[in-house]
Amino acid sequence: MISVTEALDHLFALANPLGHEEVPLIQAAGRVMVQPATARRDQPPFAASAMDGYGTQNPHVGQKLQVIGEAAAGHRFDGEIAQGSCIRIFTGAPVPASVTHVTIQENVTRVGDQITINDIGTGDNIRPAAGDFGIGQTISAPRRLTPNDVALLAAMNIPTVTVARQPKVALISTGDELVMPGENPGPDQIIASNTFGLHAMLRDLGALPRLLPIARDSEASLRAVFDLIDDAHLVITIGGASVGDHDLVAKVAGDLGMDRAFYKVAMRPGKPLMSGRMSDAMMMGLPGNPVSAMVCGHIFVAPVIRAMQGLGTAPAARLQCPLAAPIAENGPREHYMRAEVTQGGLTAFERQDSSLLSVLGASNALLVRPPHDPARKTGELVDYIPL
Ligand SMILES: Nc1nc2c(c(=O)[nH]1)N[C@H]1C(S)=C(S)[C@@H](COP(=O)(O)OP(=O)(O)OC[C@H]3O[C@@H](n4cnc5c(N)ncnc54)[C@H](O)[C@@H]3O)O[C@H]1N2
Ligand code: MOO
Repeated sequence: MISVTEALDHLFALANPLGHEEVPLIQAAGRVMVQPATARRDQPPFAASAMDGYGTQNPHVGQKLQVIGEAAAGHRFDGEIAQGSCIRIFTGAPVPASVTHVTIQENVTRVGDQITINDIGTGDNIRPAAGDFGIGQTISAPRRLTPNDVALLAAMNIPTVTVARQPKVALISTGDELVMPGENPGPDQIIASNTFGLHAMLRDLGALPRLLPIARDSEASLRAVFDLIDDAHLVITIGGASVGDHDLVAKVAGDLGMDRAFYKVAMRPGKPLMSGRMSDAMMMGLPGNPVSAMVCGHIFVAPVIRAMQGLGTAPAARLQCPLAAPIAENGPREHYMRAEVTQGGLTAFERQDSSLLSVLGASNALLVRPPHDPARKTGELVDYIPL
């Protein structure tokens, strides 16, 4: 058995970045921008009013001013404001050079075309030109574009973005016992859950997952489903990875020419993980136990998908937190314990069986225990992966 770190090294060696493509900005959210973006203009491109009010020159309380014009968003006032005059101005309007202050309308009394200043308030209510960003300012890459990034790119007048290609992932559940959610299971059957959990995870990661039909526990059925892989960059099988008579994934993948990089990792859950290359696609065989499959998703699939999108080769990010309750010593495998982080610290759930999706669902952290980690007391600092 190899360590989690060794397994990740093998996986990163198999996970080639997929290149890039140009997409319209409207389709860019969630994609990985691969080249820095550069602002094509200043924002705001002119000194702009931050408030609705009156554009004045060094105003003082009690001063009376004549309103001689108006500036609105999209419509500048072209004249000069001399002593004794002002303009009506609205939020977003260009502020003429001769205006030093936007006096908010709540602070003036207006009668006809004359205002009286009752209060100056704080600040000049003028946003300087390029106060947000200037021409040439960049957004660094690579980065997964958030809605905030998209807004900034739009403001920078960038209509298309160069993004990493999305990994196409074929997901294959294996097992005679499985039916799809919504179907009528027979007395010995259960619902396929892992493919749905992993599908959701892959979408979150910016991949293009595709559920293939459930492969039954026969070589012929597995082969038939492997035949549908098409142009997937990554094939993920779930189940059939262990040592039982019906665990056929390694055998069939091997017969189909999979060049196996490793099989079995010293971790809990997730031990019977395998990976390799099958012609053009990378293959990952995940264990069938539902929590094992999802934990392998967080620990292995997510870093692989990030690497394929050019986000580098890094393991799942860890944080630290003090324990809120003691934990017993760990065995020989790295343990990813389902746990809950609260303000009071981190608590591992009592029940850690790898079939318990309800426990995983209640967890917001995986407490990471190195192999042979000794018993730990309340208050000791431990590593965890936020979920
Ligand atoms: N003699 C041994 N038995 C087992 C070992 C071992 O070392 N020696 N390892 C155990 C560990 S650890 C795991 S993890 C499992 C992994 O087994 P498989 O990958 O072969 O998975 P299956 O046997 O096909 O299924 C296990 C379990 O998970 C359910 N399952 C499978 N696929 C799905 C799915 N898509 N959605 C929901 N549930 C699924 C399946 O019904 C089984 O209950 O092996 C242990 N055994
Ligand atoms: O490794 Mo299994 O994934 O412990 O349940």
